[in-house]
Amino acid sequence: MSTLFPSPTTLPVWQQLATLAAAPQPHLRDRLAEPGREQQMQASAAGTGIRIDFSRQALDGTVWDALMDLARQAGVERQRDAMFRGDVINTSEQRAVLHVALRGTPGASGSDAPWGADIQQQVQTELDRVCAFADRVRAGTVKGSTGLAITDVVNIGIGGSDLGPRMAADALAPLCSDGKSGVRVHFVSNPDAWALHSTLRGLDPLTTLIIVASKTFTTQETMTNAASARRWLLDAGIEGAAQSPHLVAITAAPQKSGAAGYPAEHTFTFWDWVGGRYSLWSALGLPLAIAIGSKAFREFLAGGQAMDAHFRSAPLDKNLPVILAMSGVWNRNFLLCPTQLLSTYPSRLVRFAPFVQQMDMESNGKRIRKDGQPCNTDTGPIIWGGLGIDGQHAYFQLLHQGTHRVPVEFVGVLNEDTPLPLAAEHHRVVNLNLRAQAQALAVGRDEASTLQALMAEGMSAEQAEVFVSQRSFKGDVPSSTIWLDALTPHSLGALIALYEHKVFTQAAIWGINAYDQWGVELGKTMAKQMEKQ
Ligand SMILES: O=P(O)(O)OC[C@H]1O[C@](O)(CO)[C@@H](O)[C@@H]1O
Repeated sequence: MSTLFPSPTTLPVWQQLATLAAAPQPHLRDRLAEPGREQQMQASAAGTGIRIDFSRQALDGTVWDALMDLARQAGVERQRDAMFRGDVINTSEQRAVLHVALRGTPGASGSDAPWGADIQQQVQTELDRVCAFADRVRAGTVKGSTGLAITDVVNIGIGGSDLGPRMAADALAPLCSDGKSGVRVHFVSNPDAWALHSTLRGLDPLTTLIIVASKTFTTQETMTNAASARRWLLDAGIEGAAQSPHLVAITAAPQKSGAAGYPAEHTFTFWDWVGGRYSLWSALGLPLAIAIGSKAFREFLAGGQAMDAHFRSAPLDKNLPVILAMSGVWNRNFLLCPTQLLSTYPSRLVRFAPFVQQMDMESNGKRIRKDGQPCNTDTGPIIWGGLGIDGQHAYFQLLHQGTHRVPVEFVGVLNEDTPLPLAAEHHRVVNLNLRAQAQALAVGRDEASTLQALMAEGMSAEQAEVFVSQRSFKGDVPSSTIWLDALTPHSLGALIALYEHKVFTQAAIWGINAYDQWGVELGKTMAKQMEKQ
C-alpha cells in the first residue's frame, strides 16, 4: 500500500516546493503588477457556470508547475479513477465511495457510469421514488391521519443528515417559491429541547410530516428528537397506526427504521457507499426536493454531474477542484497557514461555510495515513467562515491587521435576478465589496502610502508619523475568488461537487482516507458508558 500512496514528503518535488517556499517571496502587490497575471490565472469548467480567479494566490509559475507535478506524482488521477470505478477506497471501512453515482446521467452506461449498471439502476429507482413523493407533498396530495394535506415538513437529522439539505434549501427555496404559499420545510438538528420546541410550537400536528434522516438510524441526538416529535403527535391524539402518514424515514438501515415503526412506503434508502457528509445527492435530499420541486432537484444533480465530468477530464492545471486543492496545499504545507476562510457573498449561501466545514474537516482531519503510518506533514486546515459582508464587520479586522495569515476563498455571483425594485443596486454593493476585500487583503497599504493618505485627511506630518504604522496594512493575504454566473440549482450542485473533489484531491496528496470518521466515535462511546454508569 505504501507504494500506491507514497508519503508526499518522500517525493523530490516536495523538497523542491519547500525550497521555493523558503526563498524570499515577492509581495502580492508586486505579483499583481505582472502583466497578464490576472488573465492567465483564471480557469472555468464548461457547463457548470463556475470560474475561479486564483491570481491572488501567493505563488508563481515555478511553484504552480511543481504543485502540478506533486499532484501527478501523488497519483491524484489514478486515485480519482479508482473512486469513479467504485474501488474500495474507504479502506478502513472496506467500502466504495460513490456519491458521484448519485448524480449520474439517467440511463448512462459505459464510461459515463463507470460504477456499473447495478448501482446505476438502484440509484435511478430510489431517485424516482424521492422525486415522486416530493412532488406529491408539494401538490398537497400527501395527507395526514385525518385527510388534511401536509403543510409543514420537519427534517430531523444531524451532521451530514442536516447540513447539506438545510444549506441547499436556504440557497434555493427562495428561488423556487414565492415565499407565501407552498409547503414549509423546517430543520431540527440539536437535541436541546428548545430547538425542537421552537419549531413544533408553530405547527399543526395534523398537517405536519416528520422526516427522520439518519444513515445509521442510531444517532442519539436524532433519535432523541424523533422520539420527542412522535410524543408530540401522540399528545395531539395521533397514535399507533395513525402516526404512519406523518412519518418518513431516510436511512441506509431500513431494517432499523422499520423496527421502530416507520412505514415501508415512507422509507427512502441509500447505501453504505454514500458517506453522511456526501449524502445530499441521495434520498437524504428529500427535504430539499420538497422545498424546490423534483425538476429543480434533478437540475441540482445535473450540476454536480457537470463538475464530475470536468474533474475527470480537464488537465490538472485547468481543473477547478485541483486548482483549489493545490493552492490549499501550498498555503497549508509550505506557507504554513493553519486555517482557511470561506467567505460567501450571496446571502442565500449563508450555510455554505458550515456545510463545507463538516465536509472538509470530518474528511481530512486525520493524522494517520491509509497505510497506517503517521502523516509527517500537516493535513486538513481549520475551515471557518460565513457570509462575507457580515464577516467584514466582524472578523475581517484580524485578517487585515492581526498576526495570522488567513487564506481566503471568496464566493460571488455575477448575475442576480431578484424581484426587488433596487435589486441591481444591492447586487452592485455586494460584489463591489467582494472585489475590494480581495484586493485590499492582497495589496495592503504600505507606510509611505498611508502617510500620504493621512495627510490628505488633514493630519499634520507630525501627527501622521504617530499613527502611520497603526493605519498601515501589511497585505499579502492570499485568496481565490469563485465566481458563479448565477446561483441556480445547477450551479449550486456544481459548487458543492467542486468542494467535494477539492477535499478528495487534498486527501489523495496526503495519502489519507477522507471517507471514515473514527475521530467522532470516542465521544459517542464515552457518552454511552457514562449513561450506563
Ligand atoms: O446520519 P447519521 O447516521 O445519523 O449520522 C449523522 C452524522 O454523524 C456522524 O457520523 C458523526 O458526526 C457524521 O458523519 C454524520 O453525518
